[in-house]
Amino acid sequence: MHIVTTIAGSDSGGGAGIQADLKTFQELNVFGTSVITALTAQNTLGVSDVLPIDTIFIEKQFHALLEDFSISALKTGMLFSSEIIQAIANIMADLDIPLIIDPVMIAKGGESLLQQQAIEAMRYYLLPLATVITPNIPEAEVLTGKKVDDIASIQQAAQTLLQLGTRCVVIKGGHLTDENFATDYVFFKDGRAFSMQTTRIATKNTHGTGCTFSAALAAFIGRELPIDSAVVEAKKFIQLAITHDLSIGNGHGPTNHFAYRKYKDSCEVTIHELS
Ligand SMILES: Nc1ncnc2c1ncn2[C@@H]1O[C@H](COP(=O)(O)OP(=O)(O)O)[C@@H](O)[C@H]1O
Ligand SMILES: Cc1ncc(COP(=O)(O)O)c(N)n1
Repeated sequence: MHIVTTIAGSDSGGGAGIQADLKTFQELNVFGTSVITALTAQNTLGVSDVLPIDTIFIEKQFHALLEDFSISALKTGMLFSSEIIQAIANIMADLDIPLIIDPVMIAKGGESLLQQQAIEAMRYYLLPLATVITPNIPEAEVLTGKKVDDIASIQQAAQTLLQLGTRCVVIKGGHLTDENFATDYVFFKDGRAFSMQTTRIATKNTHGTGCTFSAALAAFIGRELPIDSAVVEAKKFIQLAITHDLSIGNGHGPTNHFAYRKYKDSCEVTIHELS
């Protein structure tokens, strides 16, 4: 049994954060464990409050896992402050475990999940330790300081992020304006690059899409799939979760974490090699 860990914030509404990650891990047959960095009072309508966890207690959670388990992959989500990022990075620096970093910054409702001062800490302490980084378009813009809105700027942003030391960057295209397709762009340190395209689903129920995608990626990498196969399989997981969305709550509803289990053979992802 592969053990995978999420280091992230709790979403009381169950669609994003720790809850989305653990549901995804369970669906993908890995044993999910967690280090909770912050609590959010949240539902599909938004985040009403955030309570960061004391860094000493975050370290205790992480050490408790490392003391007892052999972890196959780790992912990070909401990290909130530079103190939390530094505490996680200090422990991570001594580990040799694949690390997937979803550089969560802003909730779908617009509330901040990462303090402004923490962006530099993320860039300098944590991103260099990553195996894969999965920014959405606004996160890629913040991390590179440049506008990202077409293939040339996506390629440029990916190169900037690869230079920080990570093996792979996935720039997620959920925020692009293409009405027909949802396209994510995958770049490797060795120069290989491809896009992954699926049909864009017209729905407001996209709460937790980034968390779910990166959790699926961590699960597949934890199961020892090569990174290129793992990103495609994670894309299938999120596509099916969005396609078969659940009608829960009155705002941006959660995705359907059960869908991949039922429909996994029916999902097409179109791959285009990028030169
Ligand atoms: N309406 C949609 N239809 C299909 N896939 C989508 C849709 N919105 C987002 N995605 C996919 O969900 C994943 C998360 O993307 P994105 O929304 O960009 O990230 P985040 O949740 O971090 O903002 C990506 O694989 C993206 O292509
Ligand atoms: C605790 C927590 N973590 C992350 C997100 C981001 O969600 P999304 O995956 O939709 O960007 C969230 N809303 N809450």
